[in-house]
Amino acid sequence: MSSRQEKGVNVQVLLRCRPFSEDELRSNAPQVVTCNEFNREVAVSQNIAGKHIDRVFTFDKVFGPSAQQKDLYEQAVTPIVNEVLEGFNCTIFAYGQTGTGKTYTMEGECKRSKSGPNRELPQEAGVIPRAVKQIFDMLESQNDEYSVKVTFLELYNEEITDLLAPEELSKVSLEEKQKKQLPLMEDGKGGVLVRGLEEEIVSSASEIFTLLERGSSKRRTAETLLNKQSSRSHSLFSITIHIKEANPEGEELIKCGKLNLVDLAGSENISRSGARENRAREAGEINKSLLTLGRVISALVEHLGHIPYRDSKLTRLLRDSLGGRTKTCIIATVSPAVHCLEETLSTLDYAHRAKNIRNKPEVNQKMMKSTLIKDLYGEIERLKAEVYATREKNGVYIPKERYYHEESERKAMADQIEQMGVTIETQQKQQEDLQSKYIYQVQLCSDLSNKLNTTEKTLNKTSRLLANSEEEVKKCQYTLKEKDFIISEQRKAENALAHQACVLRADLEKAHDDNASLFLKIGRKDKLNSDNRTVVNNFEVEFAQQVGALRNTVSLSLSEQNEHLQCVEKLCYSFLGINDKTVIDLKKKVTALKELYISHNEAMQNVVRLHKAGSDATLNELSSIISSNGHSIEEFLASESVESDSIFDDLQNSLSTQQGELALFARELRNRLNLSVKQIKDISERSQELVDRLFEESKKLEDFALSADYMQMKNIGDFKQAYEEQSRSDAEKLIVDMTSLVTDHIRRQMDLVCL
Ligand SMILES: Nc1ncnc2c1ncn2[C@@H]1O[C@H](COP(=O)(O)OP(=O)(O)OP(=O)(O)O)[C@@H](O)[C@H]1O
Repeated sequence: MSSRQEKGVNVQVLLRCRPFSEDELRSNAPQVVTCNEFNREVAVSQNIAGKHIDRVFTFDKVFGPSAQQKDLYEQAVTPIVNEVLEGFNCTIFAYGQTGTGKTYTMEGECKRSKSGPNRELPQEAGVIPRAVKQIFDMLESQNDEYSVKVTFLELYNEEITDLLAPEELSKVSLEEKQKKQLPLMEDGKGGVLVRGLEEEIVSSASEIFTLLERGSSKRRTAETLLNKQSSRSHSLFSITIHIKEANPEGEELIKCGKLNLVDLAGSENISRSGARENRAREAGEINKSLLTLGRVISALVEHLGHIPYRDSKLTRLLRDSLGGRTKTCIIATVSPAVHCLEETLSTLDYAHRAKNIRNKPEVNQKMMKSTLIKDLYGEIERLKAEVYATREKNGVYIPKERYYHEESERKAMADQIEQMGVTIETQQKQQEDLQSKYIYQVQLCSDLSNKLNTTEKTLNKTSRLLANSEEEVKKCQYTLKEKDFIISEQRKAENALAHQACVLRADLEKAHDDNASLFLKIGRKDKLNSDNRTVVNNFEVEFAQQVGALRNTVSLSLSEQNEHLQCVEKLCYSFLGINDKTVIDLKKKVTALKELYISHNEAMQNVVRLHKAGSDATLNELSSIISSNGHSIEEFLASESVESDSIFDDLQNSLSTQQGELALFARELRNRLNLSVKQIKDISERSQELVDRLFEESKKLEDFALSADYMQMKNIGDFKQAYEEQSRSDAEKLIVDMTSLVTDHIRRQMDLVCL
């Protein structure tokens, strides 16, 4: 198998643009599609509401409006039919909007009445009749035995109808016969088969034309606003060819090839097509099949894990043609008119996308004639058994619901198996990835160990070089050490000299520092003496000021005290006056109170007497009580008067004692004042004496400070003179020492140099 086949072959996509229809020509519809057959390009350009659309698509082949059926067939389909005859399975789809020429391209005009002399096909004949003709022409031209069988089915609302089923002369109505649905089943080899689909064995092209005419007339069509003859169903015409061959060993082999020719339903938008009410479901189903086809194409292009083949019958039927072992060709049909622009762009996008699907075409295995005969016998036996079971009714009969239920269960299981297959595939891929990663890691490890070995070798070499270098360094160091010894001796002598000089310098610096500190001390003492002098002067002045202030304060306090005493005396006299006056007032009040009391008493007695006289007659029994009361009142009044008299006497006594005490206090106060005046006089006299004494003392201190100052100055002068003499002799001695040291050093150096 070639590498191209291993990688897969892309689906071939052709584009055909039909010419303007009569209606479009009448309405003068603008052209928006231009085909460049040479460059295989289709350009779409149009200005819509100020927006300019300008797109170019490239396909495997492009056929413009002028392209004839013959051109398309010869350029695109002839090679495919040849491959079918070689034993490949091939599929050709027609995809496009309603009225763009799908049926025209696939079927065309293939009525036998229109065929020319020598069984020539009419000019309008499409892919199917031309393919049939080519196949028979080829087969007939060869001497090999062959058999050709065809099937023709229609997929409408997800229901399969056999377009080649014979017209039975039964009582069943034509409509019912047409509605007879065929189930789609798994064939057990990964494919699907339509159970009960009529396989017509044909021996000539004209037979096929008859069948095609019969089938086409059965195709359901529904009238839409866009196209009066629009096909709303998908049709699948299949030709299977078996050719007998003999191999070099003389064995008879059967070569098998299959060609699927699919005319898809219109891809247009349902709302635009005007489909309504009872036809909505119909339109919906058509779209569902086409949508699934689109999803399958997307999944194949994007290499997704799961391809939703099972979501519609159309994709189940075409499974092998999309991503399988079949060679596939898509003929996309478009209209050049502006009113189809939207759909044209959608078809172009769709077809362009489909270009990326990759199939892995494989030639069908040639079968031994005996095997094929065996298979056919087996098939005949199976069919016989079915016929017998139907006739005798001794087969397995199950209710329709159960059959559908079991069918759906089986479908689900098949889906699961498919999913598992996908999972296994992905896991295998993962395993392969891991394997390759593992191999890569092993390779990496061996590379690293190699590198490590070479690095170790280099390291050993380097360490040997290092040892040699170290020995050389040691030798060099030994010769250097000898030189270093001489230099160190010289350095030692220099250091000793420098040390001596440093010591001398330090001594000199110390002596200089001592001198400076001595001068500082003398300066400080001078300053202290002058400070002391100013302090004594200040003290004298301050002391005199303070004594003066004290004297003033004492005299001021004396006068103040005198004033105060006078005030106190005055206060005492005024207090005594006030007190006397109060006593007199009190006496007056007490007398008035006494008089008031006596008058009250008399008034009371009078009232009592009046009451007594007034109530004598009525209150005889109370007279004794009143008399006793009067007696007790009299007693009370008597006791009260005695008590008030005693209070008055007490008050008078206390006033007289207070008067005496105040006089005593005033006397004592005067005595004390006299005493304090005397004491203050003594203090002032004593402080005057102290001040005089302090004056004398300060004078003495001043004299002493002057004499001490003189003495210190004299001592400093003497010390300065002695110190100067001493330092001069020290310096001379030091210079002599230094000179001898320098001479010694020079002599020692000279000795060393001589050595
Ligand atoms: N290339 C062509 N040259 C001349 N006439 C064409 C061409 N293509 C299509 N026509 C004409 O356009 C009309 C519509 O074509 P056709 O019925 O094949 O469209 P369709 O795509 O099959 O529509 P539907 O999806 O409804 O089946 C027909 O009358 C057909 O003869």
